[in-house]
Amino acid sequence: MENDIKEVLLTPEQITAIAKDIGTQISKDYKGKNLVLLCLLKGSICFMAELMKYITIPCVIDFMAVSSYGSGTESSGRVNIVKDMSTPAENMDILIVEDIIDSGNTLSFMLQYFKAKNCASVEIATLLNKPSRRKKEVPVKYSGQEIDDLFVVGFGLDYAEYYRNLPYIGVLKESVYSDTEE
Ligand SMILES: O=P(O)(O)OC[C@H]1O[C@H](OP(=O)(O)OP(=O)(O)O)[C@H](O)[C@@H]1O
Ligand SMILES: Nc1nc2[nH]cnc2c(=O)[nH]1
Repeated sequence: MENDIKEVLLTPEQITAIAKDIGTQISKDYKGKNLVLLCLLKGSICFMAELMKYITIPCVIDFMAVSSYGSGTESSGRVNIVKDMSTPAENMDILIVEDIIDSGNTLSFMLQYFKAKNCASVEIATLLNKPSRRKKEVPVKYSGQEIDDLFVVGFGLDYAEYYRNLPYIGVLKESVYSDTEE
């Protein structure tokens, strides 16, 4: 698995520092609010687990699964809900926890989805952000690290469902996926 990685972009220590910064900010911004940390499965599980350790105010956690990538490296543009959250969203301050924003298709769909739900607020926290790839603009309240147009894996992020268990964010060698994609 390690042999398929061209470069480490974020070490475990750098990821922890980002989670601490964002967690501290969230703890200030959401004091006295009805915070729901909403983890978008599957990619965000590691960032969610790291981030919540540094949130010092009461909150509930929940999970949704949406998917638009199939098994490759390009978004299909069609977002499907695979699993909905179980907490009623009405009057809650929803903070969507994301691993990466690329085209913006996933989060644009999520914001649209919550428009009809009468939430108190809906915001986004992401570990990684690829602004150069954006097709749909989304407002990002907390952004960890901006990265170039590279396909990254690890710390929850996959290629064809593998590599999620790497403890760091790394760039996948092109040779790993160029043979299988057009
Ligand atoms: O901005 P976008 O172009 O929409 O890309 C970002 C989304 O793509 C990945 O999810 P994916 O659909 O691959 O599912 P996963 O989290 O289960 O890996 C990632 O976890 C983000 O949710
Ligand atoms: N694993 C992974 N999933 C993504 N979804 C959107 N961009 C990426 C990326 O760079 N890596």
